[in-house]
Amino acid sequence: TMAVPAGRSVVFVTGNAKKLEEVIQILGDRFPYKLVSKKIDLPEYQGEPDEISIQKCREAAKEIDGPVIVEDTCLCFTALGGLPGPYIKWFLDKLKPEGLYKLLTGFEDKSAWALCTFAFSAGKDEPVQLFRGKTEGRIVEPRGPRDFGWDPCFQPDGYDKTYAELPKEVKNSISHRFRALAAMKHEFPPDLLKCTNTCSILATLF
Ligand SMILES: O=c1nc[nH]c2c1ncn2[C@H]1C[C@H](O)[C@@H](COP(=O)(O)OP(=O)(O)OP(=O)(O)O)O1
Ligand SMILES: [Mg+2]
Repeated sequence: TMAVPAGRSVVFVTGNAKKLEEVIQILGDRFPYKLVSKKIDLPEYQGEPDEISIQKCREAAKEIDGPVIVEDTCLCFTALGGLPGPYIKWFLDKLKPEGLYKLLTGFEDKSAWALCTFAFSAGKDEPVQLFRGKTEGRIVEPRGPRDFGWDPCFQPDGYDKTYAELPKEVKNSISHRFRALAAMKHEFPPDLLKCTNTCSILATLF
């Protein structure tokens, strides 16, 4: 179980304001630590998702010198052996959602999964704990608002709408991010709460 020093906050380090927005929406006031966000563009590491998240978390803990949470998101295409995976940021940047869909031209299998990995460390030199969430779906021709990444081209299984078309509450109840956060919240049991700022979330973008 993780030890967060009494009265301390956990810093969520991300350069992505939309991620932060969803994390706050999903956690609501149920997360028992004061969550402070800090906008730092951490390096985009290479490798397997777990390794990337561990490295990212170590770097964040070094910069913050205190308890940190980071998150890394992959979008994996079955037909491509799991790629783009952790490299989705660059694929999205260059190809846009249309190009991601076109990448699968010639493949019958459009199935894909979104994988979210949260990494927590109580401080630099402390171990890193990982919490993963996965949502399966398929890559479709983009539909819906364009305000968050590859949402327009990912349609979760069991829905006829893309992440972008679904109401925010619905995405946030089935998403890779929701599932990973559910796993993480589980590890912060209420009886261990020593934080004075219980049930308050303060999100400050520096
Ligand atoms: O739910 C999502 N729905 C649609 N798109 C998403 C989602 N979640 C992340 N994304 C995008 C952002 C970035 O283009 C890539 C993940 O890369 P990733 O390194 O994890 O994110 P990032 O660099 O934007 O923020 P951070 O500073 O937390 O690393 O997929
Ligand atoms: Mg990143």
